[in-house]
Amino acid sequence: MMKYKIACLQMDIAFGNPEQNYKKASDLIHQANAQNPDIIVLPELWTTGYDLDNLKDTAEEEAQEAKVFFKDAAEKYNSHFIGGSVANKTEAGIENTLLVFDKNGEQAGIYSKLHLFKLMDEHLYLAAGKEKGVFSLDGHKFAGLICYDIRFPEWVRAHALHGAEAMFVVAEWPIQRLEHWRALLIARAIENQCFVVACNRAGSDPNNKFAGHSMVIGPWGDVIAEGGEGEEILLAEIDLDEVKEARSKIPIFADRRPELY
Ligand SMILES: O=C(O)CCC(=O)C(=O)O
Repeated sequence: MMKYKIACLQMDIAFGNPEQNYKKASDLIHQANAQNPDIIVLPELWTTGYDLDNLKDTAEEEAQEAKVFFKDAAEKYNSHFIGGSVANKTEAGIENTLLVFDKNGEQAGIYSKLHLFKLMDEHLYLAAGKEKGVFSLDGHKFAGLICYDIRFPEWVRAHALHGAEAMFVVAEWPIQRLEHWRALLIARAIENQCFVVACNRAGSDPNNKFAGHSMVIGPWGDVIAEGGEGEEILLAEIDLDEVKEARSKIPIFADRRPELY
């Protein structure tokens, strides 16, 4: 049996102002800690927002500052962190990189967004990742996905086939497409018979208003918790045993016919 209490930090993000965002994240983590969460999740590009023009200055060399921040927070609060994503300067260019730290302060995973979102000019500023976002916590396999990734069922499936029991999605999803966000997340949970924990940002930037509506969805597609539009900490409890149960009742993984697809 493995139950997790999850806190999604559905934060507003100050445009191109890492200092302010680090302070906000620290405050929200401190607040969330009062509920003793096992896992704390942050949204996409939470240090900078989509201030792509200035990323060459605000992106962190190998995500160093964020790594130290999450190591310290994990140790201090004894929680696992799905650390949203940050602008990460690598040899390949600036990547949109999700960091996972376990509650001992060890880095447990790293994933750079693989599908860049042209509608928000990502391809003009960012380098795409090349690896899956699979990681393990407490002997369980999980996946990290970033925003636009949820439009690619085959990408999410690849993580389920790798054994992921919950998909953590970090996002800056605009409000115009809120219904896509909800439907896609619920569909990804049903078709992969897994939990989906999706943390979106709140607020707006000069180009977009964002949807909030962070969601925690069970393997039957049941919405366990859903945020509103504004800044909030969304709390939910998940029980990984439900994944086994759903997968044994309707054995889609055994019934697949990949040789014919
Ligand atoms: O796919 C969408 O509609 C939104 C995706 C997005 O905002 C992103 O990947 O940053």
